[in-house]
Amino acid sequence: MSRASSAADKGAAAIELRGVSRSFGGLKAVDDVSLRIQAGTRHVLIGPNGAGKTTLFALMSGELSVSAGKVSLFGQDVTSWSAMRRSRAGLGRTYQITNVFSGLSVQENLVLAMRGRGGGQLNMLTSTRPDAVSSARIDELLSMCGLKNRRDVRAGAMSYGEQRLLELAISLANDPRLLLLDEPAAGLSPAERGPMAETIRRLPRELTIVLIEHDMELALGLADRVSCLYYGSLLADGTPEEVRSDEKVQSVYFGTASSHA
Ligand SMILES: Nc1ncnc2c1ncn2[C@@H]1O[C@H](COP(=O)(O)OP(=O)(O)OP(=O)(O)O)[C@@H](O)[C@H]1O
Repeated sequence: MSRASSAADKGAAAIELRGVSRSFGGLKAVDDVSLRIQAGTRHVLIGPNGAGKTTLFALMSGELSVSAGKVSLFGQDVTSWSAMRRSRAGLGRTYQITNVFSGLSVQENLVLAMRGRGGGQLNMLTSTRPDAVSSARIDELLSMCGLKNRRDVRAGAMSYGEQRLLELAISLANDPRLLLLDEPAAGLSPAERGPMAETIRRLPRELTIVLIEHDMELALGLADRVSCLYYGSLLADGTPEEVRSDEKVQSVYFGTASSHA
């Protein structure tokens, strides 16, 4: 039995959505979704463009409020909590678009990430030199994300693939317990996808990861569990094998016309 499944057997949920909906005007972007993501698992969200994946992430992280339903984080009802409060409770996330300070070095980006989310105000005028503790943590993060020799390089001078890895390192800077990764391989060349997938695969198993990914091979290769969204609703939820072979998923996502959703 894998460590992930033994964690799952304990039944502790990292995040749980109960009957969650979100409307934009007349459009139900997320429609009555209930989803329980067990602590220690790697859970991938798939679904066609516009299915509601990013909106669901924003409802988990607190960047958007729910129109209906409840969100719990590590057993606590956080439905009314701000994104900052959820972040302090251990939720980290990345975005589809790279979000690094391109004029700053890798180290400076990480120092700001640690300060910004450590409870203090993010202040660009304060020193971006790390103290000894932060310096050791930066070593760890760089090693974890395959950027060991890039510490003093300006972020904007690195390849796009390395910038995405830096973004991952930034999201890990404050030791999240639950990490939401929004298409970490988006825009990467086939040669850059491998290192990204490998880096995610090697992240500590106790870190719960929810991942949105369009690259099926990468997604299903990383996943313990998969959920497929379609027009805001949960179409299927299960192991990669179960979801891959689900007729409804094949019909709407993989493009076979063998069945209707
Ligand atoms: N702020 C917003 N205002 C209005 N409509 C929105 C807003 N955000 C998302 N939507 C709509 O909600 C639906 C779901 O969008 P969402 O971005 O969550 O889908 P997605 O599955 O992440 O898509 P993609 O794979 O293309 O990123 C879409 O129809 C989108 O146009």
